Amino acid sequence: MKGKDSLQGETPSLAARLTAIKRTFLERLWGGLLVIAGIGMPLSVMRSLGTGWLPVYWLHILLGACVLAVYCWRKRLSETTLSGLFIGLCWVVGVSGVFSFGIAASSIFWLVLSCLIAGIVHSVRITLMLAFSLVLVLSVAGAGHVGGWLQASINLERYQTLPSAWLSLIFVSLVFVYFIIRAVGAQNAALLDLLGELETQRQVIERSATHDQLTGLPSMRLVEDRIGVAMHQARRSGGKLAVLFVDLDGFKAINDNHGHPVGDQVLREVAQRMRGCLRAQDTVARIGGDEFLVILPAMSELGAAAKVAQSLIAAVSQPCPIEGRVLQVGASVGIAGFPDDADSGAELRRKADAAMYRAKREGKGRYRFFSQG
Ligand SMILES: Nc1nc2c(ncn2[C@@H]2O[C@H](COP(=O)(O)OP(=O)(O)OP(=O)(O)O)[C@@H](O)[C@H]2O)c(=O)[nH]1
Repeated sequence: MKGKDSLQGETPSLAARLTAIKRTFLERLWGGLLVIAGIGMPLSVMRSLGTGWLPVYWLHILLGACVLAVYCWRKRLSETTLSGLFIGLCWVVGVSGVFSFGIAASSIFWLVLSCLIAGIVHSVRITLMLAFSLVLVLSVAGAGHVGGWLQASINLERYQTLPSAWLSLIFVSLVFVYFIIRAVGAQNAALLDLLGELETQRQVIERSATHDQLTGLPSMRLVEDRIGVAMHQARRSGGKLAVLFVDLDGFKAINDNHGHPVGDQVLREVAQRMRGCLRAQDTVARIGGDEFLVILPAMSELGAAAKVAQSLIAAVSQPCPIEGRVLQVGASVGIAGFPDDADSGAELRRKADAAMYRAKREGKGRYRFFSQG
């Protein structure tokens, strides 16, 4: 059975994208650990020259080998395993350091780091649990060192003057800060990309809800809004609004003789020509197969709509050169006005439609005003 992602085509789901972002983040952190292990292990051996060989150095070597193994297998491990192993490793280093060296243990920062990573990759609940465990470990180790039943396993004074101990600390801090900055930076950049894509998709969806996909013209949904706004303006200014119902003549024959794709090209061409006949504040919308609605707001008199209808008919009737053929359609136009003929958008459309049918009946390729008779 196909997975959910493959069913949705080539675009991965949002959850899959977020998982991929987390994975990149964790892989970068493991990359940092690998560098630390690769250079930190020789530094541990160098430290043993000053402190004598301590069990904790065996641990470092063992952890180094684990880091290498996880890094090599990282592509096969899930995000949860990668983060779980990372947090586990931080705790082994941190707890062993705190119990071995007490307050002098620089490895405390691994414990703090584990909380930080859990906060980025997991939930607040897991982060709080780790933070609580951190306080518990420090309390037990503190009580042990203060109470004397835990002893630092080395001569701390000697240890703190060891150049290799300080070199390790400086090196680990530098490498980790670098890799964390890179990992967080990559995560932020990926999230920003994702947000940008979501915004673009939102705009596309919003546009396809209000615009016709074939011609790019406003669709019926936007028409209702535009007529409403134009009527409101006309009421306030005492002006008029004209609605023109345009239906193409002879369009079916284009589809029948040349095919639907050619018909689509004719519709696109016609839409462009109509847009070219109008003022900026006018609207032309595609409301059906070969039906368009033109809204002319802020008219001083309805008669002026006749001129627009004439220029629309003339523009539409010009021959269309498409794919080496010269095709031709015509247009019939019905006109209704506000407030003369109707006082609602639906009524205006209905009456402009009725006037258009009269234009068709009376021979096509002409315009008619709505009249009661
Ligand atoms: N190419 C194409 N054709 C469409 C689309 N939507 C509807 N149509 C076709 O448009 C035609 C409209 O039919 P009519 O209005 O009866 O065609 P007509 O030849 O203009 O008829 P009159 O209006 O009487 O002149 C039908 O054949 C529909 O299949 C579309 O998106 N693309």
